[in-house]
Amino acid sequence: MEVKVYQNKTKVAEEFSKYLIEKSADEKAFHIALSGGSTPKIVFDVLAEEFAGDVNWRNIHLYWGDERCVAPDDAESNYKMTVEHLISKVDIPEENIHRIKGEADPKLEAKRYGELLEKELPKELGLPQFDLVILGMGDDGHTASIFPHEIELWVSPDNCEVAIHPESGQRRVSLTGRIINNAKTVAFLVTGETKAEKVKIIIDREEGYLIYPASHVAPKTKDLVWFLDAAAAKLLT
Ligand SMILES: O=C1O[C@H](COP(=O)(O)O)[C@@H](O)[C@H](O)[C@H]1O
Repeated sequence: MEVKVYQNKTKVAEEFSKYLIEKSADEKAFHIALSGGSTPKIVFDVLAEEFAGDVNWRNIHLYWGDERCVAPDDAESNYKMTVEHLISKVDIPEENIHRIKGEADPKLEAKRYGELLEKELPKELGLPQFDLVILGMGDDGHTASIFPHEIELWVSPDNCEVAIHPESGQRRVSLTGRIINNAKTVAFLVTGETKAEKVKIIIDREEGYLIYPASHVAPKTKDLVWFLDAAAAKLLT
């Protein structure tokens, strides 16, 4: 595991953009699972506004690590956020965008998206393999939409599951551990002081760390990078 700490969110966004450009440079098709949440928003802005010319968008295929079960124009939609902050600003072919349909029946959509991954992604060890999975981490240690109260979904035998937000009860469709940990590379983008406590417990493997879904992220390739700002990293030793 590599832990990269930067001064602030903007610096995280700039350095992650350069990292993405380097990773995707040689590939024919480069398959990325995107995250929702607060940090990707600024990362997408910086990527689209400062680095768009350095990315070969024809080779980039966008998928999502999780989606809220809402319409694609709902303020809660991860897809809508990505359209506003990234997709609408860059020249990416429409056929390279593979969204989770938040408006569909959740169970059927989890099944459909799992099958789509089987069809579209190259396979490694018999499972679909992303080139890069981008993850956020909630203040409660959740990642994608696998929350601590449903940690069993992490080890699901399926590619996607329907999860339930612990407070709002909102349903989500989420990738599961077998797909996330089969990726070539996994990058966490985590910023802000509210994340500091869980960042420390998970990275330093402190007592009880396994109750947090983010602690189960361990790609078989061992290529795991945490991009943190100083606030999120402030308790790390
Ligand atoms: O609900 C979600 O939250 C996490 C973390 O988001 P943040 O706003 O606390 O950074 C995110 O990774 C996930 O995609 C999203 O649906």
